[in-house]
Amino acid sequence: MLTGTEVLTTTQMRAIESAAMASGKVTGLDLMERAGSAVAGQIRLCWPKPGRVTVLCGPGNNGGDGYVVARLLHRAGWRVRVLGMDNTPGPDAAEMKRRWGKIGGIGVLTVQELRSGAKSDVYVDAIFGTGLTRPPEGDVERIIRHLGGYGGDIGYYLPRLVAVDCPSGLCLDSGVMLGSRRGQDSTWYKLRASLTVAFDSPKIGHLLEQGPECCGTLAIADIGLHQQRVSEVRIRKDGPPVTVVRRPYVEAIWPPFSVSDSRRYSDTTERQAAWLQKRDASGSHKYSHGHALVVSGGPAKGGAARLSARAALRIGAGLVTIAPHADALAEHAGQPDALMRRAIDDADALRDLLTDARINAICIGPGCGVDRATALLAEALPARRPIVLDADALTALSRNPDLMAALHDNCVLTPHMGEFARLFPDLAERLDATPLQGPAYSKLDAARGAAVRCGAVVLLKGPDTVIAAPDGRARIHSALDLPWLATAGAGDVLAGIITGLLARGLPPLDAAGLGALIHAKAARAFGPGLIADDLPEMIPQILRETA
Ligand SMILES: NC(=O)C1=CN([C@@H]2O[C@H](COP(=O)(O)OP(=O)(O)OC[C@H]3O[C@@H](n4cnc5c(N)ncnc54)[C@H](O)[C@@H]3O)[C@@H](O)[C@H]2O)[C@@H](O)CC1
Ligand SMILES: [K+]
Repeated sequence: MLTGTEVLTTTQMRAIESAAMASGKVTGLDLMERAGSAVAGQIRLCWPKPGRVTVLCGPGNNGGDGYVVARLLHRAGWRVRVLGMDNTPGPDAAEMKRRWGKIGGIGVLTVQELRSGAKSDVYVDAIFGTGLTRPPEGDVERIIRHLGGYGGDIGYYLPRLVAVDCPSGLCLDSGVMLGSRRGQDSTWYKLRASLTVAFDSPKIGHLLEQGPECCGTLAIADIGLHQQRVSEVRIRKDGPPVTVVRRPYVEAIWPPFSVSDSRRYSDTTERQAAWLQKRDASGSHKYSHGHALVVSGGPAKGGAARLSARAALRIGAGLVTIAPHADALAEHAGQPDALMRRAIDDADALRDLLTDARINAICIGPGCGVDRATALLAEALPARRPIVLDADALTALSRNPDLMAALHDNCVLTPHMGEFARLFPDLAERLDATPLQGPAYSKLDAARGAAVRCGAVVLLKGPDTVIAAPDGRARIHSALDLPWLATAGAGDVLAGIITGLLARGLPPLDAAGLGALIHAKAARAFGPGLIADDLPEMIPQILRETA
């Protein structure tokens, strides 16, 4: 299966940093120097000619990183102005502040001060990072609004805003700006950095909701912490006990960011690519690639299921059977000829069909009709075969607690947000609430909660797709660059791709994760103007390129 990038919560990041320091191999000051140096380095890569820079330093270690950035850019010939807070930070940040103090002054962190003097070419936001716990207020809130261009008569938009770890105000556990309502008025605090430099690994909030838009280009800098996760953590005898929170982990499927350590961010190995392309010698018979059953509906409803079936064929299922109501069988007589047809009128007919043990994956929902889905699910779920539930099958689930109770760990549910809210109204409600405290409840929390509750893999669709398994493993797939993927039938194709991968033998979480990736790659390769019918036809190209 494709491997991606480990994504951390802020708690996990802190635990890893603490473990690194407790190991005695590195100090907090070293880490801060490396972090600040990574940010200064990225700024110099983006804008090689030294110019004017204003560095805004907050009260904690994020501010400490800012003082390092200021010192290193000054050394590189930049004209540096620093605005900071009159507080006593922790020892590392205090030391970095002192070192900067030997070079230059520190103005007060207010909008008035920011606006006085010459404009800068680059502004560095080092106000809050992973330590944010509540919405910014007072002077800091005004600065953040100002930086975001939302300062009314005092606001102007800053095109070259570089964020240290994250734009201040962004909750790195959820991707929401604390204090801003999700949805319509979420622009209230929306800082848009052109570049965000984060450390070691992306955090959940970089990839979800407002995170990607607010962070701009995301660069992940290696600050030398990866040993803390691949080797056992050794604690100094006199050091404090440290727990590294590692499992269950979250993975980004396709890193939408640049990284400074490519060894840890592999996309696919040769063996995995060979499997995907059917180049491995392990099965040359059509049945060795599985038999997918795509349940369809009544008359004039067959298009959605046909999209699913076509996608299942293209992704490489050995055989695909489409199963409409008998009244609709004739509608499916056209292309593709590779598709097999078999009428199923009721649960008994489905039971007959499922006596063929070679049918090893089922897709139910697209164009199925809610009543039909309800009846057929009651038969299909106890069979415990890998099954994708989409569209009408999700509506059927939301109306029938018995069906919900019959779900199992070979099921993949693919709801969009509206369907998710019908299935798990309490989780959706929590997700909808205005986040006033960090860590805020996230889409990842919601998908995980749903997966645990129903005992199945849940793929919560959106530009930021979250996929969660009942055992806590999760994947995030951001496809924010693909607005044209929001087109009728695209979800049916996704359901078909996942079904095909299940038929080929991938476990449900992997099938859902790889399915989301291939679906997005197909849309990206086609480009604007895409209709759902184009997606299955792009799959061969994606498979050829996967090497
Ligand atoms: N811990 C480490 O070893 C490292 C941390 N680094 C930096 O340290 C940052 C985290 O530092 P901190 O934990 O000090 O936290 P921050 O610097 O993000 O925040 C500072 C403090 O502000 C307070 N605060 C939170 N929300 C507030 C609000 N709305 N208004 C006013 N005050 C608020 C909190 O008490 C918090 O501790 C990371 O984002 C990263 O930039 C890097 O230097 C790398 C190494
Ligand atoms: K920041």
